[in-house]
Amino acid sequence: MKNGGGRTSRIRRRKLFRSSESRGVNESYKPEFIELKKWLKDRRFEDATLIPARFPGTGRGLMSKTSLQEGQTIISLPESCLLTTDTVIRSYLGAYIANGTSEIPATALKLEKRVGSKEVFAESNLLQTKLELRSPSQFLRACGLFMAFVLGCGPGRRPLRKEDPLLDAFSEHGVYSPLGHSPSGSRTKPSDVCISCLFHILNESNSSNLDFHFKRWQPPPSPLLALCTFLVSEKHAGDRSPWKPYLEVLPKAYTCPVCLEPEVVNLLPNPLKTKAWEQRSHVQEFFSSSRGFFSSLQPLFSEAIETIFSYRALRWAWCTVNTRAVYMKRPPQLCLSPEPDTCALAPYLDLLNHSPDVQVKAAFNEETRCYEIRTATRCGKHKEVFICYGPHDNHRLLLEYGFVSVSNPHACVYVSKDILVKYLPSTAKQMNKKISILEDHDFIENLTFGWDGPSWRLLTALKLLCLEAEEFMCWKKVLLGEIISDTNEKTSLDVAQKICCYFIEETHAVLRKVSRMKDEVALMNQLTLVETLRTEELKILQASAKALTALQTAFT
Ligand SMILES: C[S@@+](CC[C@H](N)C(=O)[O-])C[C@H]1O[C@@H](n2cnc3c(N)ncnc32)[C@H](O)[C@@H]1O
Repeated sequence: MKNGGGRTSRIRRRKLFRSSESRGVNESYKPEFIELKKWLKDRRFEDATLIPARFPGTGRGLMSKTSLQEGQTIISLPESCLLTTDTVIRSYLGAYIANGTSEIPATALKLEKRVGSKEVFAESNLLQTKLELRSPSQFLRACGLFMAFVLGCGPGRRPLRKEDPLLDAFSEHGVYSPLGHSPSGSRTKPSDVCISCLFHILNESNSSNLDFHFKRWQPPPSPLLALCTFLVSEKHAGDRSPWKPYLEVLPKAYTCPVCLEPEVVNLLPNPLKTKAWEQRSHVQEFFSSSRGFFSSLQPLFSEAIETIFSYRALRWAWCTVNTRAVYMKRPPQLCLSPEPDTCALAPYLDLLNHSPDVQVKAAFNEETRCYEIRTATRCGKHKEVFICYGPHDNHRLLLEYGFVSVSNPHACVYVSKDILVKYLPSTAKQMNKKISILEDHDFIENLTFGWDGPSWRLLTALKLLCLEAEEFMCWKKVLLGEIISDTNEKTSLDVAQKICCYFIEETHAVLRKVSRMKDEVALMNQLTLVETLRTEELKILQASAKALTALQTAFT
């Protein structure tokens, strides 16, 4: 048939529509991705499997160039591309964090000692051996740290000029100077440049007045603070940052609850609302407790430190790490606080979106020294490639990643203690005792409605709360899942249905409010997020109400 009016062509059209909907729009031509690819190539990563693309349901993600088979490695990112606490400690920030135990700061310590005596600089060619530096690049890093001290700590500090050849030399060896540089095309050997520049500094300033003391901050920063500080500082460096191609593809704003406007947070379901406020206080506290450390970094910057390390900047960095870092356990570093060091930023790999329906294996391979992701789920050519961030419900996804997954099998609606009690029959007895039994046996949290109806935990809690006075001694049996009486079964189902109806009404009311606010307030993204969450919850509640009606009919 040619005209396309029949059943077969309707099906064909639906299929075509579906496939064009799930097919992403290639974004690899965009300048930011071209730059990122170059940057990755310089770090020995080239990808023949995936390309950046934009998808209708999930936004920006990665698309397969060919079909992917179970067990196939979809990405293998070399260690040199990863941003970890090692990156931070090896950078110009290292001197402000390290306590002399790690390699480079230890080298710098030796530098520090000898600089005071001048003796070392008398024999420039001896410098490298005297300081036991193993390679020119290590030497340059030490010089980088030295520069930071000179520029930051000494009364005789000498500002670096932009065309200073030392800066080229640093940059050539991957040492980033916070003052930045413009390539001058110098052909001098980096180590010569370094040595002569150190001489120069010493000659120009009165070295005996120089105060080369480390300005290490106590207590030591946490691994998270180290990563966030580096992100903020590099972002501030703009064009001068060697991480620029990565920073350019990072989101400018996030939708984690800490970034939501208060009127939007208030539209979230109750238990999530509480966690959202807790997240805000946590990040505010993270900021206030880090301000001392930030001010210790002032010598590295010409602008006032508060303007660089503002609350907004730290919140952006916190969200970047929280929503994008991969899990990579690293040995504790003595110069950082003892919190687990488990986050690594993995450029490009972090463009992979989440799906609860796929299975992947992801880990750092000690042999290949690459962070590898292997898929256990096939993926068609030109389809979005997903990984699974974990079996998270929508509250957790929103809290930690700032999005909601549609038709998420792990999604549920939480029932709090207050709501449980509110809908119990007014004749219910021994309520305080029953509640404390539930609390003692960990049956007061995680009571939910899901796609299949009320959870076993919710029904068990309700059955215990609905026990008649003469049944009360059977409470242990209830917790073990035994049926006590038809009355008890029926009453608890009735209460579950009432709670479910209450939630359905409440959700409808919030959805109406969101729709009104969408007309009035310029918070479209944030309101759409709440709308998606509430719409998913409505679907769950309607499915639960149906399941409950079926169960109730067994007792009528
Ligand atoms: C690791 S990044 C993935 C790449 C990201 N989409 C991007 O454009 O940079 C994680 C973030 O992607 C978004 N995301 C991941 N999976 C998603 C999904 N299934 N639907 C919508 N957004 C998703 C969320 O904003 C999340 O915080």
